[in-house]
Amino acid sequence: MSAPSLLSSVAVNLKATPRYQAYLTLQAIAKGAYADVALSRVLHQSPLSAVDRGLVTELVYGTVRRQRTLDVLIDHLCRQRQQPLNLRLILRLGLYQLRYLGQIPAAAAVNTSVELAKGCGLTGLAGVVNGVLRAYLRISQDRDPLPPVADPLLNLAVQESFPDWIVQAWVGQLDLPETTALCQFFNQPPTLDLRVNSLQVSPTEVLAALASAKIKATPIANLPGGIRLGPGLGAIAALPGYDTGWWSVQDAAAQLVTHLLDPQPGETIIDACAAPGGKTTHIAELMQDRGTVIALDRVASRLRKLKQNQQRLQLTCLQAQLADSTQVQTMLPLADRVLVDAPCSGLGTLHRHADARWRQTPTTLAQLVSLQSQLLQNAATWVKPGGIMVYATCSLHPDENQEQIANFLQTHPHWHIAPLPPTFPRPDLQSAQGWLQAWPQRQQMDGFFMVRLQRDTP
Ligand SMILES: C[S@@+](CC[C@H](N)C(=O)[O-])C[C@H]1O[C@@H](n2cnc3c(N)ncnc32)[C@H](O)[C@@H]1O
Repeated sequence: MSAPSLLSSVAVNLKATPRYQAYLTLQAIAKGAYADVALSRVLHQSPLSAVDRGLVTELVYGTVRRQRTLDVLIDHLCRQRQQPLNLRLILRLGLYQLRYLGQIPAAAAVNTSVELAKGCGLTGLAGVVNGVLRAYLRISQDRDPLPPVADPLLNLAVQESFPDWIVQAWVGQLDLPETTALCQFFNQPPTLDLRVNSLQVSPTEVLAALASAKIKATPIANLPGGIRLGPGLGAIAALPGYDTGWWSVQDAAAQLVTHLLDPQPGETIIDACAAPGGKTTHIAELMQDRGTVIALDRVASRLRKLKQNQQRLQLTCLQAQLADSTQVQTMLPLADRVLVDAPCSGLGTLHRHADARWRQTPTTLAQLVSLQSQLLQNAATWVKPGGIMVYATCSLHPDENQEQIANFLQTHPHWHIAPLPPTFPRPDLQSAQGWLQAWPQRQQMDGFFMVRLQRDTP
């Protein structure tokens, strides 16, 4: 074989490896792409086997989640202070395998990382990759190579790879062992919950269809129509009952929000932040598809997804409208109930979005708190006297939750926190103040805050 064709065959082989595909994805994320979008784009273009695709997914999400820990290790083990970004990406990938993927032999992790460096134009730095990874292995025979930090909170943030400000927000509400358990929950791959469409089918029928497709599924305790599946199921749309609208994917905590709203057949309901329709469609199902559900959202592409879900679930009582819910007033009827499932930091769903912990900052949080407050104030004007408004976030930050509601109640004297509906399935989540909070490390579900507010009758 001539030199150029030998080179090109090496390049082709490298491109066919999961580690190269993971490296490409990490490059895209480093340039600003969302992790899930970058990963699905790379997987879409690559001809990898199902097993290799699983490895790419693990490498990408794991390396992104553990980025802070890995960077502290790199800074500690690498004599070269300023590394080019591509070298750092390869070091993160290699160290991630050594530290977290016990099933990959250490020699394979080191050798493939060195080959990756050579194949990606970093031949001159392949020795650095080899040196750092071997130093990690050598030190780890005696002790953890990750240097401890004296402050327990900062140590936790480094050990579990979270920004300090997020851990600080949790330590203000939980003790250190529980905060550690919460961080560890968010570093695991998520499970998947279904919500059975009671207008189409029973949970027993869905469980039977999943069992016949050899998919492990169990009913969720104290959640009517909730079913939990294991992780790593592949394409959701290929599961039995998806096309026929038998179920929706929705975490147990998100399902509880609509039970808290407790919509009744024939009522008028407004969903202020509706797309892609997880809760709107649940509202229509609980109303037996009778009445009016007005589904507002300000993003047209997300509203299109809501309409697709509506069609798949064969629901007719929904009307989707493009609107800014901080502004819109006159075109709406007075509602029996309003849902404000607010845009939020997502600090309760960090296990589902590997890069979210690095995207949110105290500044983005403050912007969201202001938007949530405007949404609550405007949506409150849509509610009939005596009517209900449920406010919910998938955040575990007090500024978006209990502080937000305390401010609302202070500035809206004709509103109060209402008692739970008699059939609400998880009264144990209610706090002494009346709002509800699901904590992942306690309830094994997404982190959510929800509160049922009522407008006084005159
Ligand atoms: C948490 S998501 C809603 C999820 C949805 N309720 C579900 O269960 O599928 C928040 C939504 O609020 C929308 N949004 C943000 N600002 C808005 C505004 N000013 N008016 C209306 N919708 C808004 C976003 O486009 C996003 O779809």
